[in-house]
Amino acid sequence: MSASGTPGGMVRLEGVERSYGPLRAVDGLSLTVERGEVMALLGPSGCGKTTTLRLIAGFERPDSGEISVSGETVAAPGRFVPPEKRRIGMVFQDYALFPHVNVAKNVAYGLRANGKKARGRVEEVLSLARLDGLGERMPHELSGGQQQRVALARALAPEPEVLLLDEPFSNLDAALRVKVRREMREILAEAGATTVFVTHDQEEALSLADRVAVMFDGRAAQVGDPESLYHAPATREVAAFVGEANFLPASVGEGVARCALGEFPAEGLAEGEGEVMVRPEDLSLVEGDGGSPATVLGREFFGYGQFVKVRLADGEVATCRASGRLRLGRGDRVSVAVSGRAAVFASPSARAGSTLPE
Ligand SMILES: Nc1ncnc2c1ncn2[C@@H]1O[C@H](COP(=O)(O)OP(=O)(O)OP(=O)(O)O)[C@@H](O)[C@H]1O
Repeated sequence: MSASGTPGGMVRLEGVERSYGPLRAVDGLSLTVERGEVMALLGPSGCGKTTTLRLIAGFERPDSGEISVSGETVAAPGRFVPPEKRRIGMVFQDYALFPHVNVAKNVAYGLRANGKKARGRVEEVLSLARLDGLGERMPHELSGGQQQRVALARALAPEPEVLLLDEPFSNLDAALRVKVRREMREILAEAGATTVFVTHDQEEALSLADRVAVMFDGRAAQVGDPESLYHAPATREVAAFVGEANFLPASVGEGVARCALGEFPAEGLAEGEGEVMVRPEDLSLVEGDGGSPATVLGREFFGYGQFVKVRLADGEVATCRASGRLRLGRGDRVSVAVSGRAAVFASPSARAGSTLPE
């Protein structure tokens, strides 16, 4: 990686737009990725994540706006640096390995150094990607996780300034994903690579990225570290997309929001209808009368915990996360209290949101 300073970020998008016919796939996107940072682009299908990655790589040209990589403008009105000149490594969703050459040759592809130096770098990067001793294997002789690491090693071999990963775990089964995710995190940290990866899986984004950009309709709705996105979502849409959430109807007035679980500060919100958002793990089932009365509707047990669905006094349904040891059945009377954070959002017509501290 280059040691030069990069004021303004390692990757910078400023008001970038890209349309396909009448469809605005990327709609005025501004985003900065710092050196060495792992940034996730998270959002539902069709929100423009892959198009953003392709714009950074140079496989697409923006209709307007500017993109810079390591301080150099690579796309702007009247300027376009082609992909091979951007010092960017890309790992495609299907890995795109060359099937007829072995792992070492796959990794050596793209290295412009002389044979000896290239061999040294191939070994170095195979070791970085936990592929020691597998250089002679053919791609079809590898597991899915190993194939992914070959693609990663190939992208890292020429020491790119920036690494781009498109849905890096989508080809792996659920059991393998968590393991591969951990390995990937370690490899990226060791490589010190500035990384942008695309995913529609919130758990993947929160667990792997230093910061996450949540995208809807070609725009970044919120960019932040995983904790603040999860606990202090800027909008209802972000709250709903980034994890499980209860939304309870509330009436807002005099700086508070009143819902079936009590009153919550709602400074700055206009009087009228609103919603209180509480994550299931911030709702506790408490003994006696310590909370609001509720009736158990059902539960979903997953070993180390369970989701308990309850009906509150006003008829609203909420989900609480409880210890897996708690034995509850349908119809049981319980008491529910907010034990963590809550956020209050205005009704969709008013749209401004306010997030409350713990
Ligand atoms: N080459 C193209 N021609 C026409 N429309 C396109 C093209 N590429 C993307 N689109 C459209 O642009 C929008 C954004 O696509 P994009 O692939 O960036 O979304 P995404 O967030 O990556 O979605 P997914 O998670 O499904 O891959 C979609 O509506 C898509 O159909």
